Amino acid sequence: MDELIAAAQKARELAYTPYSRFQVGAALLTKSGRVYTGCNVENASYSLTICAERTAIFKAVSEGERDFIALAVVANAPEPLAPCGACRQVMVEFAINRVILCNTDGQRRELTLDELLPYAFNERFLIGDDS
Ligand SMILES: O=c1ccn([C@H]2C[C@H](O)[C@@H](CO)O2)c(=O)[nH]1
Ligand SMILES: [Zn+2]
Repeated sequence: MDELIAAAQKARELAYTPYSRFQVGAALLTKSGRVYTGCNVENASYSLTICAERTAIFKAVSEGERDFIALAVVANAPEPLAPCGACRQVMVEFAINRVILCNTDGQRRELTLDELLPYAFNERFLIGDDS
């Protein structure tokens, strides 16, 4: 896990954050043993910004990965970062059950997906289309 956190720290340096100046890095470990990293990428049209977590997850999925072990996230914050709701929902989609949240001071908090997003919406609810 130390290696995964180090990869997230390194990815953070690539964050494109001219608007918020808040840099976030993420690193996702697959069951196949590969690590996919991500950073946040902002846009002048602010809402188009993508978080570091989703960058890493979408990079991995778009390379054919579906099975994940853990995601590490690092930011310069007063306490370990709390991922946004959108990223939590995407973590649920791919059952990323081990999430290690860190800050640049070395504080860590490890949470399960159920702790991060209890009573989550998932594919089990999609039983019919009412047509
Ligand atoms: O978990 C988080 C929270 C925020 N951000 C980014 C989005 C935006 O670029 C900046 C400020 O919200 O931080 C992430 O990448 N991950
Ligand atoms: Zn997010």
